[in-house]
Amino acid sequence: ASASASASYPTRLVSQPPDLIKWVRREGGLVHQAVKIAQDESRGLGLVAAEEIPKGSELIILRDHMPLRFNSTELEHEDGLDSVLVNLASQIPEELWAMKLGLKLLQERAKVGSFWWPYVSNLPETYSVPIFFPGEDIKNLQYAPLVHQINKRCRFLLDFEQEVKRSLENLKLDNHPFGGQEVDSSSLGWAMSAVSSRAFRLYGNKRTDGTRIDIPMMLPLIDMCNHSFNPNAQIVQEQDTGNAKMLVKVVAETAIKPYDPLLLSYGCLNNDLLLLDYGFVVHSNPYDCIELKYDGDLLDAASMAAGVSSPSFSAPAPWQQQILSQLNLAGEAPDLKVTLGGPETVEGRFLAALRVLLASNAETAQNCDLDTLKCISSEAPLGVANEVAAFRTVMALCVIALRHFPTKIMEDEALLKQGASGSTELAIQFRIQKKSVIIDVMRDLSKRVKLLESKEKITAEV
Ligand SMILES: C[S@@+](CC[C@H](N)C(=O)[O-])C[C@H]1O[C@@H](n2cnc3c(N)ncnc32)[C@H](O)[C@@H]1O
Repeated sequence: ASASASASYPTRLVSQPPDLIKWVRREGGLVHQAVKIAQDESRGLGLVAAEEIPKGSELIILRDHMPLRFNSTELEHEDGLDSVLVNLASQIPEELWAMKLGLKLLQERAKVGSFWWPYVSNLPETYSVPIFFPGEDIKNLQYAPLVHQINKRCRFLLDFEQEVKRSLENLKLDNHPFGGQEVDSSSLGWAMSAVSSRAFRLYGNKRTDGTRIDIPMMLPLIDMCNHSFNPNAQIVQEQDTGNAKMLVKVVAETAIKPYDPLLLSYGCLNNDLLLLDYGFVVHSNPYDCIELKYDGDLLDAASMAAGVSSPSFSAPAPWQQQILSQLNLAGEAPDLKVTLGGPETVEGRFLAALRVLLASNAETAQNCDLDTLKCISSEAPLGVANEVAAFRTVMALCVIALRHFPTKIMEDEALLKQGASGSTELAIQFRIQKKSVIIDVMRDLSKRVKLLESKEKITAEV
C-alpha cells in the first residue's frame, strides 16, 4: 500500500560532499551509532538502521543552531546585505513560504565558508517536482486542479526572477546577498523545491504571550528520512535543560530491525501536495482525493442519470438554500470546491448538501443537525430512499468525472509497461491514482447502497 514513484537517484550538489553525520556530531548533535545514510531503492538517499534499534531510542538530536531557518526579525537588524533578502521575502505570498526560506538557502549556497555548507552540498542537484516537467507531462497529469497550481508556481517564479534581478542590479559585491552570483527562475525553482521537499514546520521562538510560532526549518540529516504513512520514527521538540534552547530529535517509534529504513510521516497529504512539493506520489494513498466543483446543473444531470426524478439542485427551495449557505455552498463568498475520496469518502459539506437537496420532507431535514448530515456513518439520517438517492447521485458523478480523463487506467498501465521515464512516468502514475480514487469511491458507495437496500428489504419482510 505504500509503494510510490519518484525520480530515483538525484546526484548531490557536489560530487564528494562532506560527511553529514560527522558534521552533526562535531556541532554537538547526536547520531545513533546504528544510523547510516544509504541509497534507498526508489526514494533517493535515505537513513537506514545498521543494527537493531529498540523502540524509544534517540536516533538524531540537532542543537538549536543547526536548523536552517529564515528569521527575518534577526536579519532585519543586521547589515544591508540581509535587508535586500528581507525585502524580497516580503514580496512572496504566504502560500509560497518555501520560496522565502529558499532565498536563505540560496544565500548559504553562494556564501564562501557557510556554516551550513556541509548540509547544502549534500542536497540533491535536481528535483522531480512538476514545475520542472516539460509542458507535455504537465498535460499528461490530466487533472486541472494540479495543473492550475503548477502554472501558478511557474508564473510566480518567472515574475519573481524579474523582481530579484531588479533588486540586485547596481548592488556592490559586498552588499550582494548571493555573493555576486546570478539568480534566475531555475535557481529560484531549485531552492523552492529543495525547501518544499525537505522543510518541516516546527515551533520557533515564543511570542510575548508564551505561545510558540510555527515556522518552517530545514533539518540537516533528519531530512534524509524518507516518508511513510506508517512511520517508524517521529520528530519531537524538547527544551535543552542546560540552556533552555530547543532541541529537535528523531525518536524510534517502533523497534527497528537491521537494514530497515528510518521513515517519518511528512503529514496526511494527498497526492497533489506530495507531487507538487515533494515530487512523488503514493499508491493507494489513504488521503488522496479528487476535487469537484459544486454545480447545480451538473448535479441535476448526475442524479437524473442515477434515476432520481426531478431533482432540485439547480433550483433549491428557500429552506434548502439556507442550509446550503450554512454549508458555505451558497451565499456571498461560497467555497464550491468539494472532494471525493480520502478518509471521508464524500466530503461532509457535500454529503449534507446532497441529503438536503434530495430530501422529500423539509421538516425532517431542517430538524436534523448539520454534523449528523455531514457524517457518512450516520445511518440514513433522512431516510433510506434519500440516502440511496444521494449515494447514487455521487456514483453517477463519478462516472462523469471518469469520462473526463482522456485515457483509461488500462491504457495508462500499457504506457507504463512500454517504459515511460522520469516525469512522464510520474504524471501517468499520478493520473492512475486519481482514477483509482474515483473507482474506490464508487465501490464504497455501491456497497453502502446494497447494504441499505438489503436492510430495507429485511425490515419490509418483518
Ligand atoms: C526529505 S527528502 C528525503 C531524502 C531524499 N530521499 C534525498 O535523497 O535526499 C524528501 C525526498 O525524498 C524522496 N522521497 C521521500 N519519501 C519518498 C517515498 N515514500 N516515495 C518516493 N520518494 C520519496 C522524494 O524525492 C522527496 O522529495
